[in-house]
Amino acid sequence: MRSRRPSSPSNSTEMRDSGWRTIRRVAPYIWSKDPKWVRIRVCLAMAVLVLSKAVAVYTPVLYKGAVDSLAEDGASQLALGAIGLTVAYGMARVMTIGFQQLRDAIFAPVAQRAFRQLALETFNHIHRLSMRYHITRKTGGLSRIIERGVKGVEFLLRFLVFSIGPLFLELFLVAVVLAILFDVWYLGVVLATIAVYVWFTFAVTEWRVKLRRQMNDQDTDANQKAIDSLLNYETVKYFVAEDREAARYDVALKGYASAALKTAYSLAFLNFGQSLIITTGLVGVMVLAAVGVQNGTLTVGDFVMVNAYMIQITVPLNFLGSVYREIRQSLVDMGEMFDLLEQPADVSDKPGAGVLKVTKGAITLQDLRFSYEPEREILKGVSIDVAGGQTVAIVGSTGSGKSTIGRLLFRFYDVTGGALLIDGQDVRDVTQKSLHQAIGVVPQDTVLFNDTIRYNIAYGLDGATQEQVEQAARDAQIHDFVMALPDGYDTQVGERGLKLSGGEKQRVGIARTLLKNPPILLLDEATSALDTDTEQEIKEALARAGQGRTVITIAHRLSTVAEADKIVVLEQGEIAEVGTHDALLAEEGRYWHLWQLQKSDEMVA
Ligand SMILES: Nc1ncnc2c1ncn2[C@@H]1O[C@H](COP(=O)(O)OP(=O)(O)OP(=O)(O)O)[C@@H](O)[C@H]1O
Repeated sequence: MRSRRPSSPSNSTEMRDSGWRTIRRVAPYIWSKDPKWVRIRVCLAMAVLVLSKAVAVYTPVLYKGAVDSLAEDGASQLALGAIGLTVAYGMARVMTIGFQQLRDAIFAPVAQRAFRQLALETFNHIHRLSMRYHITRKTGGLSRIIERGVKGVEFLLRFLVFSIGPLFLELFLVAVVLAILFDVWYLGVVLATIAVYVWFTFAVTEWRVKLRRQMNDQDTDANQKAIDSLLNYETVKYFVAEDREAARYDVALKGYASAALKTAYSLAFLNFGQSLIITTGLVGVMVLAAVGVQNGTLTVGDFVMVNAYMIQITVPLNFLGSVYREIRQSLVDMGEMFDLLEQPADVSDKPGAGVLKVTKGAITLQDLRFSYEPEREILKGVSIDVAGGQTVAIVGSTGSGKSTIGRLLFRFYDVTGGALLIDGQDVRDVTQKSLHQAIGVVPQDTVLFNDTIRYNIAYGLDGATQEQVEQAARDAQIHDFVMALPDGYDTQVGERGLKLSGGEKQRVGIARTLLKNPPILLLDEATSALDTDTEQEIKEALARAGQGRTVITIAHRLSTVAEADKIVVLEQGEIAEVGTHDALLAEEGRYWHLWQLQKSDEMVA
C-alpha cells in the first residue's frame, strides 16, 4: 500500500526552520574532521565545481571567437583560427562535463557516509525508545520515516550541492561577464527575466503542490479500497458483493483520474509560462545585441555569444520548479526523521549506572505503584518477596496488572512509585543492558523472525553452535518435532512465525530463552487455550527451564501454577492473597473461588 505523504509546511518560516534544522543535523556528517578524507573531499569537490563553472562560462567566449574569426576571414578562405577556436570550444564543453562528473565522484563517498550514519543513528535511536513510544507507532510507519528521511537528505544534498548552488554560481558569473563585456542593460534584462521566472515558478509550484497532494490522497484512497476489498476476499464472496466492490473502487479511481488530469494541465501551464518568460528575456537581450551589431559596437560573434549564454542558463532553470517542489517535500520528510531523533527515550540509563550483579536472583517488589496514564493507576502498592531460586506465580482476573509487573521488571517502563530490586539493586540504578542480560522472558505470544527455526533458536546466544541449539530444543521439547519436518532446523517459520502453531512457536521461544541461560526467568503464560497434550508438553518444558533459576510466572490458567513455591493473587492492582496452592485452597478465599470457576470451565470444555 502506498502511504499518504505528509503535508508540506504551509509557510516559508516553517520551511526556513526545517531547512536550518536539516543543515544543523547534516552538516556534522559532511563537514567532519574525522576521518580526515571527508573534509578533503568536500574541499576538492567544491574546487572542481568552481572550475567546471568557470570553464562553462568561458565556453561561449570561444564560440564568439570562432564566429568572429569566420566573419572576418570570409567563408571562402581557410579559417585556421576559427577551426582552432571551434576545437577549443568542443574541448571546453567536454571539460565542463568531465569536471561535473569528477565532482560527483569525489563527493559521492562523503554523501554515502552521511546517509549510512544517519540511517544507523535513527535505527539505534528507535531501538532505544521506550515501549510506550513503540506501542503507539506502527513499525511500518517508522521504517518509512527512516527511508524517506534518508532519501530526503540524499536529495537535498544532491540538489543543493550539485544543482541549486552551481546554478546560482553560474548565474552570477554570467551576470558579471555580461556586465563587463556588454553593458548594464543586458544585465538588467537578464536579472529581470530571472526574477520573473523564479517568482512565476515558485508561485505556480506552490499551487501545484496542493494539486499533487490531492492527487496523492486520491491515490491512497483508491489503493486502500482495493487492498481492503482484497483482504476481505471471503466476505465479499459471502455477500456476492463483487459489483459493489468494483463500483466503490471505480469511484476512487475516478477521483484519482480527475486529480491527475488537473496536475497534468497545471504542468503544461507551468512549462508554457516558463518558456514564455525565458524566450521574452532571450529575445530582449538578442534585440539589444542586434542593435549593437548594426551600430557597429558589437560583432556577430557577440550576438551568438549572448544567445549561447541565455541558452546555457535556461537549461538548469527549467528544473527549478521540480527541484523546489522536491526540496520542500524533502524538508518535510527530514523533519519527521529529525523529530524522531529528538524524541527522548523515557527509560534511560542513569549517568554512571552500574552493572547488575545477580548472586542469588532474589526479587523484591516494594510498594510498587504504576500507571500507564496518569488518571488510571494500574498497580496500587504491590509488595512481593521472591527468594533466589524460588518459583512465584502471579494470578488474578484479566486486567488486574499481572503482565504489567513483568514489564516493570524488565524495565520497559519505570515505576511511578515504590521500587523493584534484584539482589538488593534497584533496577533503575543499573544499566538496561545488564538487566536485560539477566532476565529471560517467554512472552504470552512469541513472535519469531522471518527466518529458519535454527536462526530463531540460536538468537538466544550470539554464536550458538548446532549442538547448543539442539540441546536447547530438546530441553524445550521441540527437537523431535523439528526433526520430523522435511527441512528440519532449516524450516522457514514465515512472517512473525505464522507457519508454526501457537504451541510450537512458544516452545521455540522457550528454547531460545534456555540458550540465553539467564538467572531469572519471566514466563508470561499463553492465554490462548492450548490442547491438553500441548499444554502438558509446554508445562514440562517450562518446569525444566525453571530449574536452578528464580522464576516469575504470570499465569492465566491456574492448572499450571499448583507447584509454585508461592502464589500471589492480584485483584485490580492490589494483592488479595498470598500463599501456596494448598494453603490458598484451604482459605476458601479469592484463589479458591477462581479455582472453582476454572474447574467448572474445564468440565464444560
Ligand atoms: N500501554 C498501555 N496503556 C494503557 N493501559 C494499558 C497499557 N497496557 C495495559 N494497560 C491496561 O493495564 C491494565 C493491566 O494490564 P495487564 O496487561 O497487566 O493485565 P493482565 O493482568 O496481565 O491481564 P491479562 O490476564 O488479560 O493478560 C489493563 O486494564 C490494561 O488495559
